[in-house]
Amino acid sequence: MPSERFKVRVTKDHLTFCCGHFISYRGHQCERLHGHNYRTAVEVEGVLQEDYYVFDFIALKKRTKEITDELDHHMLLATRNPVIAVDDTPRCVRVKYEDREWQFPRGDCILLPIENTTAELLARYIAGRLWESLRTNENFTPEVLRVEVEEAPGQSATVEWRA
Ligand SMILES: Nc1nc2c(c(=O)[nH]1)N=C([C@H](O)[C@H](O)COP(=O)(O)OP(=O)(O)OP(=O)(O)O)CN2
Repeated sequence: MPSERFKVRVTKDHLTFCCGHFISYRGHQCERLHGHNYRTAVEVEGVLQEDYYVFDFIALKKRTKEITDELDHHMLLATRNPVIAVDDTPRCVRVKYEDREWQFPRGDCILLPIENTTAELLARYIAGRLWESLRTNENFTPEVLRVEVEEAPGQSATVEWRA
């Protein structure tokens, strides 16, 4: 009997997050502020469980949506960027790149412990949060977890985590 593996995948219109962002690129340049309707797709691989599924779609959507909802309708800021400085204060977040400065209400921002708000690092951030959520809330560790973040139709980045 050949060995078999199963994969489940969820991607839904409600697993989206609409956010402002800008990234640095080529080491020292910085985009203008703009936004995306990001869309997330999640895959898990493994063996069939006693209910004959790898993992319940419903729980996978719920745990993913908890994370994408946190991000939705916020300005995403990377706190570890080497050229974009982020000063977090109780009322506002001040952001500086060379002679350009932005100021946002604190509640409008999500500060992420990443180097840049690229689709790649947003996918890695979501994967880390989801891995932990599945472990603690669902007692489930996938053999493989893939998170894809689509910035716009036709351009996306995917990260893969293995147990
Ligand atoms: N590998 C990656 N490349 C780029 C990323 C990224 O996250 N990962 N991000 C950007 C920018 O943030 C930018 O928002 C995308 O730029 P662009 O492709 O020009 O966006 P458009 O939607 O305007 O694309 P069109 O195809 O021209 O409509 C850049 N690169």
